[in-house]
This record gives sequence, structure tokens and C-alpha cells, in this order.
Amino acid sequence: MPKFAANLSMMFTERPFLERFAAAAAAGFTAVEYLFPYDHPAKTVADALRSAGLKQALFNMPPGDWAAGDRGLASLPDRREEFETALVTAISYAKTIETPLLHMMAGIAPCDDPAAIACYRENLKKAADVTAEAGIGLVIEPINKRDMPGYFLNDFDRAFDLVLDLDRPNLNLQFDVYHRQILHGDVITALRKMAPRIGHIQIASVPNRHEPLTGELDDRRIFQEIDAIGYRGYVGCEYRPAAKTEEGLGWMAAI
Ligand SMILES: O=C(O)[C@@H](O)C(=O)CO
Ligand SMILES: [Mg+2]
Repeated sequence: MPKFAANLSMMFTERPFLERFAAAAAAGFTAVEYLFPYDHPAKTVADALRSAGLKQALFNMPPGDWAAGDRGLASLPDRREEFETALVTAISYAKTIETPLLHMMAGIAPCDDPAAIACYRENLKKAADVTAEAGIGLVIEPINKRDMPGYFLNDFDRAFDLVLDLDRPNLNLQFDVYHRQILHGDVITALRKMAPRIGHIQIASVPNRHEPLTGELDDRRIFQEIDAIGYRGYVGCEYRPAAKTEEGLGWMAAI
């Protein structure tokens, strides 16, 4: 059975961010992930994590101005400086919080624009090298077009090929089963094919992004396959609970 990390951007949101750590631990989780820690000093987040006895699985690099619609900076040629600053901030937080993995979001840009493609590639190489120096892994995640229209990285094969092509040992794929199913289906074949370069996995039911076992996929079968491909990292529970978070945790005992 995979080991699960609670996603604190979607789960336990009945409480303020810093109180979600203790709630996740009380519910039996041993690790957490979330989108962004940057609203709080890194030390404050690290203290919340450690006093709850949790491990950090992953968080994202600063995405630009999320409220204004930014969804990452990596493919935006006119925001290269901001990307570099975001990278420095992410590494500093990653060291204090002790995350083994950072997710670099691509941004909203046409996926066939040569300038965006070149910029993304260049920034990805830079981020992979800088994170490697810091002893941190880097992941990229294809995101479906319904949840994030216009997102640059919207194709699993393209992301996988890029990871292979850049050939950095610390650069891998964030395989979100929810996005995979909406974008392409064929989840199990893709898990098998991409297994050597999967750095992180996330799950949710499809199409409502609720608890596992409540959607169109056979999540038990998918968890078996995640074990079978030899994945030993955390599986992030990146779902919006259908009701209160604790009320929906029964799926873990049922799988
Ligand atoms: O799937 C998602 O939405 C997240 O993993 C993410 O990092 C960007 O929103
Ligand atoms: Mg995800």
C-alpha cells in the first residue's frame, strides 16, 4: 500500500494553514504537502511541521501573483528575473522546511509558442541544476485544461520526453492521476511507462476531485499498480473533501 501525504491546500482547510499540520497528524498522516508556504516565515512552517511530528513531501516554487491569475513563471520570457528570485526563495524555504522535492509550475502561455518553449526549457535546466546543488529534487506536473485553462504544460508525453531529454537525475515527473485521467486516460499504462521518471504522485477522484473510491477510476487497482511499479515515495492526497476532511477519511481503511 502506498504511503499517503495530506495535501494541506485542499485538506483540513476547516482550519487556518498553520493548524492543519496538527490536524493531519491527529488523523494519522505522517507527511504533508501543499502548494505554497510563502505567506508565513519558513521557520514558522518548519516548527508547525516538526511539532506535529510530520515529514514534508513537497511544495511548489512561488508561482507569481496567484490572485492575479499567475500559475507559475517558468515559461514566461518577460519574467525571467522574477523566476530567478522565485527560485532563490524556494531553495531557502526548502532548506529550512526540509522538503526533498520542489514543484516548478510552468505558467500560462501557449504550449506551441517557440519563445515560451525555449524559456521553459532554459528555466527548467537552471532550476534542476540549482536544486541539485542544494540536494533537492525538482518535479514538473502536466495539468488538465479544464482546471487550468491555458497552462503551458498540458501533456504527459511532452513532459516525460522533456525530463528524459534534459537528463538530470534530480528532475522528474509529478504524476497527478487526476490530471492524467482528464487529459489522456490510460492511467496504468502511463504509470508503467513513466515509472523510472516519476518523482511524485498525487491522487483524487475523477471528475469531482474528491476522495478516492468516489469517482470513475478503480483507485484500488491504481494503488496496487503504484506499488507494482516500485514507487516508494509519498502519494499526495490532493483532493477537495466532499464534506468535512475527517468525515471523508474512511477510504484509507477501505482500500
Ligand atoms: O494538481 C495541482 O493542481 C497541483 O499539484 C499544483 O501544484 C498546481 O495547482
Ligand atoms: Mg497535482
